[in-house]
Amino acid sequence: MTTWLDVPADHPFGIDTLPYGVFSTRDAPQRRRVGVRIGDHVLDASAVAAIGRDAGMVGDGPDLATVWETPSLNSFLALGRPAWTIAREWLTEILTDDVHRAGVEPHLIPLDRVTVHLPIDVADYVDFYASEHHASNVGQIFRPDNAALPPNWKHLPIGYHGRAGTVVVTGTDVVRPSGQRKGPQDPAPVFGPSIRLDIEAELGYVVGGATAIGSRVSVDEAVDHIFGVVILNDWSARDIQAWEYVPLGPFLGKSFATSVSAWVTPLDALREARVSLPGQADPPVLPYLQGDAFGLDVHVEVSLNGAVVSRPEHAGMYWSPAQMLAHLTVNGASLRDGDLFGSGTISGPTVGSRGSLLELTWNGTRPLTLPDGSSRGFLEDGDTVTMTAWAPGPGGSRIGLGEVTGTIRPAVPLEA
Ligand SMILES: O=C(O)/C=C/C(=O)CC(=O)CC(=O)O
Ligand SMILES: [Ca+2]
Ligand SMILES: [Mg+2]
Repeated sequence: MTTWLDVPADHPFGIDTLPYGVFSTRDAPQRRRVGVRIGDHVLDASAVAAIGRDAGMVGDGPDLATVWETPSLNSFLALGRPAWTIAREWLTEILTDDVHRAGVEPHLIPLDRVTVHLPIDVADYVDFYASEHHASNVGQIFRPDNAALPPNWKHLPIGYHGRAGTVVVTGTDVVRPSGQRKGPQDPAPVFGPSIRLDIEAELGYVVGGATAIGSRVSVDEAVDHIFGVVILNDWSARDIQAWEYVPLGPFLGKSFATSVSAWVTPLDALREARVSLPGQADPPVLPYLQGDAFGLDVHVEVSLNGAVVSRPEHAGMYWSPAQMLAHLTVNGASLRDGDLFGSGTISGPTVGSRGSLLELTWNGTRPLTLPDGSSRGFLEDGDTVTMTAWAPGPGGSRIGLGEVTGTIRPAVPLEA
């Protein structure tokens, strides 16, 4: 497929990607609306949809001009899978068929003239734990006297409910959290800025097609509710986490910020990236977790202050996003438009594919040396972490997932 736009064939935001986001421009900073990224431009989606509507070209389909003239993707997410498919086919047509060029071209805005915003109004946020390598690394580090994997790990995708209100868009600074910590040798907990501030490289799945409380979404139905994918950094304060989270799980150690990329890549753009899971034969999973549980071949790259420190491979994840959604709803919990669930830290079998500093530096005992000669166990104030990702597309093309970046700012003192 080729577009009439001048986009190089190897561009990560070519015609096969077409991700959605929310943007504004300098002349109308309050007017946040849905945009579609193509090359180094953002298509003002509602403005273009309005042309079709006003010219009587859009029949009985949803009024996308109205749905896209809103400050989040949530109204669009509410429409569900059939409308998502129609919208993507229509966007593809107007960007490939030359007859639409004159109408569409005025609504392409150069990327450097837009500000991107959080693409979804996050409803509920859940984070899973789906990488066997990550779970067994962290088990060895935090629970050296136990088996590396907890006994339930291969029977269900473990997760925890996180804090939806602190999900922030790429480019947002992250203030170092403060809290309680207590090392094994400390007689009592102390309060202060975290000294083990970490990252977690993940994918985030964006949910639409809300469901009623008391209903379930099966593994096979999950694709009707998984709209698309973002890159997600689950910032984690390991010292706060280690002291607080037994027995109820992560709380303040992870609730201060979770960063996501600006562009939501539709699941439809990741068809060529579908892969089989590494395998769940031993033990077999319960029937409600069986079905079309595909994995996704997404390649992630993590940089610290510009130096690549890890290349996690999402294809190695043990649990699939469809299984996570089936598990999330098997007790009758409803889905809301704008729900977000994280894959869990993506770590592979090699040191260079681990998705957290906790693992990369083995809890700070094997610090990383950066090109400037400095070393890191965990993050320092001023550090910038950037995660990028891509997946294979049709005909050898690359589907870019963009980036999520954030810089650490100093902790806020307790006394003002
Ligand atoms: O195993 C532990 O004690 C802790 C694990 C995590 O902190 C990871 C978590 O947030 C889930 C994940 O990202 O895989
Ligand atoms: Ca996590
Ligand atoms: Mg978090």
